[in-house]
This record gives sequence, C-alpha cells and structure tokens, in this order.
Amino acid sequence: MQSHLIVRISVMAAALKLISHKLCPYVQRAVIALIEKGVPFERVDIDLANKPDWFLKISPLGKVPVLVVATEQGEVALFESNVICEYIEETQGGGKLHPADALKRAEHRAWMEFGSAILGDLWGLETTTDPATFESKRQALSAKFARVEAALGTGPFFAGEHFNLVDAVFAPIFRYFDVFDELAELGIFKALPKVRAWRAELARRPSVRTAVGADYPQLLRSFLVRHDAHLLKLAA
Ligand SMILES: N[C@@H](CCC(=O)N[C@@H](CS)C(=O)NCC(=O)O)C(=O)O
Repeated sequence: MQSHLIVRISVMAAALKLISHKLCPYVQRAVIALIEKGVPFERVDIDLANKPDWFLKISPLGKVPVLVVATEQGEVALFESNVICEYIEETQGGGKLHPADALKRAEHRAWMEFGSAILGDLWGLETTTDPATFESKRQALSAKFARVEAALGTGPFFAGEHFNLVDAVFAPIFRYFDVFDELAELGIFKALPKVRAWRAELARRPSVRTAVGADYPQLLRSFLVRHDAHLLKLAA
C-alpha cells in the first residue's frame, strides 16, 4: 500500500508541461520528441502577441518552447528547443533518438543547430513584403538545403533506418515549406532528390502529423495574409 503511494507520487512528480504556440517549429520539434518517446505531457498554447506575465517570468528570452518539469523541489523551466529535446532524450524511455557513439551524436547535434540556422533564414521570408529581401533569403535557404542534400545517406531518415532528433528538427521545417509550396514554387528542393525523399518520409510520420496539427496550413496561411506577405503576391 505504502509503495503504491510512493509510485503514485513519483509519477506525479515527473509531469511535463510544454509551453507552446501552434505555429512554432521549435515547439513542434519538442512535441515530436515527446510523442516519439511515448511521454505523457500537457501542451499549453499561449498568445505570443500578448505574452502572459507568468510566461515572461519563466522564459528568459520570452520565447516558446518552455518545458516545465515538476520535481519534488518545485518546478524547473527549461528553454531552448534543442536543450529540451536533449533533456527528453536523456530522461525518458522509449526508442533512442540519438546515436550511442559520441562522435556521431555530436554530428547530429551540429545538424540540429543547422536546422535552427535554416529557421533563421526562413524567418522574414514568410513575412517580408520586400522582393529583394525575399530573393536573398530564398537563395540562402537553397544554399543551406544543398548542404543537407550532401549530408544525407540512403535514408529513409537522416541517419538511416531510425528516426532521430535531427529528423524531429527538420520535420516541422518541411511542413512550413509544404504550405509555401501550395502557394508558389520556390525552386528550393527541385535539384535535391534526397532532401525531397526525406521530406516526404517525415510528412508521413504519425508523431509529425500530430505535433504539427491538421489546422496548421490554415493557421499559417492566415498569418501570411495578416502580414501581407510577398509570398502571397508570387502566388497571385
Ligand atoms: N532558439 C529558440 C528559438 C525559439 C523561438 O524563436 N520561438 C519563437 C516562436 S517560433 C518565439 O517564441 N517568438 C516570440 C518572440 O520572439 O517574441 C529555441 O530553439 O527554442
């Protein structure tokens, strides 16, 4: 009876809460990692245009995601999506999302950072109204995806047969491009067959579909309309 109680308390103490925004690809990579690991968690969406005070207290950069971990000493708030993914990998059961070999793992971490660099180029592409800025960002993205093409093996995933954290980072990036592609052909993936095959494989993954959500294309399109994005003019 007593040990039953102890188990119950430790289960409650392991609770994870992910502070989220539906459109955010950094959030989505953490959600994918949690789903792949089969970890129960609560997802709390916030309005980034009107950030609540409790969120600003726990998020030093005022950004999502934040993973709130309940411990016996109180709650700990982790920020930075890649750090959150690493914490999930180190502490939760389920399939491994990192290679066992330290050098391979370091390589994978570098490619996770590269995914964040791609998002750095992507930001502004979707909201810019200036054609020259749009074109320079499009070219920067093309150059980065050419490097990804050169790094890919025979697939189906980044490192072969097993889905890992690099896949979790890139899957939401590709979902963003899915919405763009419906509007206009940007030509970024045309000459990159391995990237195209990888992208298609990730789009089929159940964790990716759940993390990104069926309402995502509609939400992203409304966001583009609100910003009067140049991308919409290409589509017209
Ligand atoms: N380096 C951060 C980036 C997270 C990020 O940029 N999140 C965006 C949403 S996708 C955000 O919260 N923006 C709100 C703001 O900057 O005010 C991470 O990897 O977690």
